[in-house]
Amino acid sequence: MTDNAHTRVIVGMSGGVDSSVSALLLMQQGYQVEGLFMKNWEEDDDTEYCTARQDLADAQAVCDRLGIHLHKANFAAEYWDNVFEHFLSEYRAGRTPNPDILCNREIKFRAFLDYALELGADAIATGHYVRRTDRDGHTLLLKGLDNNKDQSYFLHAVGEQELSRSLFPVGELEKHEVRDIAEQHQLATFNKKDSTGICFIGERRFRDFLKQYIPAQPGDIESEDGKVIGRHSGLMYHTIGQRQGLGIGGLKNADDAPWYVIEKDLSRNVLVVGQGNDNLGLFSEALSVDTVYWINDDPALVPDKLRAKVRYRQTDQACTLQRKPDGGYHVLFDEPQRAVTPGQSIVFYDQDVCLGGGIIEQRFAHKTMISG
Ligand SMILES: Nc1ncnc2c1ncn2[C@@H]1O[C@H](COP(=O)(O)OP(=O)(O)OP(=O)(O)O)[C@@H](O)[C@H]1O
Repeated sequence: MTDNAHTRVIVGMSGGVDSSVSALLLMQQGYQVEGLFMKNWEEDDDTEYCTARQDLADAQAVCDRLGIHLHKANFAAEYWDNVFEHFLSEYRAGRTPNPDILCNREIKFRAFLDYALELGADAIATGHYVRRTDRDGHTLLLKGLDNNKDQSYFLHAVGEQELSRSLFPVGELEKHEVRDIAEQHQLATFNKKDSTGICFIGERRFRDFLKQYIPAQPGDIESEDGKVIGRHSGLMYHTIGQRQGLGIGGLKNADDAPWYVIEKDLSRNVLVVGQGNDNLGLFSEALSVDTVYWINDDPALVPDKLRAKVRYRQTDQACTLQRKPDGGYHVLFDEPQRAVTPGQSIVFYDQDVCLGGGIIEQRFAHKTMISG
């Protein structure tokens, strides 16, 4: 308690319930607590998509209720350079990126942490559902206790040093407990809806948003045997495993099996589709990753046999790691995985310890396609 009383923590206040309760819990634990609201996207606050103004008002209301100061910072330039440019270049390359992972590494646990340290803070805190523990001189990232809310997938690219200066007060709780605590303490955000989607896109149509930045190039839709069966309005609008929105629903076969995207052929600007949810073209036995961020920066300690998620909200899958001569890895799954998507991240786990992860480069239908 005495230590906590001398520890100054700045909590990232998003105007949501998780960060509100994080601030409250830290105060109850005796820390010196302040809040910080970040603006990461420049937009006219009055557009129907932008919730920033309301979010700031909610963050302020909670800080007023708790009697703590709320700092405000604008990281829109950092966000644009270090997150958004990458997001666009990935889409241009026909891949499906996840900007939230980069936002955590570059903004929440870099720009925000640096800013907080400059303000003289000892640590930062966020409302992420993850836990942290110290073991054998290392800081480890653990899954949140609420399996349904665990956000370690999105934090796998944050380094050990940054994690060692971060607190995650709600990681030990279930979401319903967080809402109950907020209500008991009359925090205005207690019943606020969870934020969904990518912050800068908000509720607007994804296609309209992307079109402002990348010109769409219409092309053919082909079946696996190379027959042209329709037109797409741009490969960037489609992702592996996608079923809806292909506009070829009328072309069902006798079994009425729906079509799924199984490949994006960038060189020919062709979308390849196959029929049926269990179409073999949707499955991969292996994949490659060029760069893996190991949280604890010591690949020697990483077991060959571990578990991984190729998307958020997937049960961990058993796999084996093989180092490639060029420094990256091949990942071989015990069971074939559906809709492995280049540009998305694979995140590795040893039980509930999140080890790190990387961006999926290539997927392989069969393990035998991996040379070496
Ligand atoms: N604009 C922001 N300003 C300050 N901190 C933020 C902001 N956006 C997110 N954060 C921090 O990152 C955490 C996770 O953000 P995420 O977007 O996943 O929100 P969430 O899980 O809905 O949490 P919350 O209920 O607190 O909004 C938040 O709990 C908060 O600590």
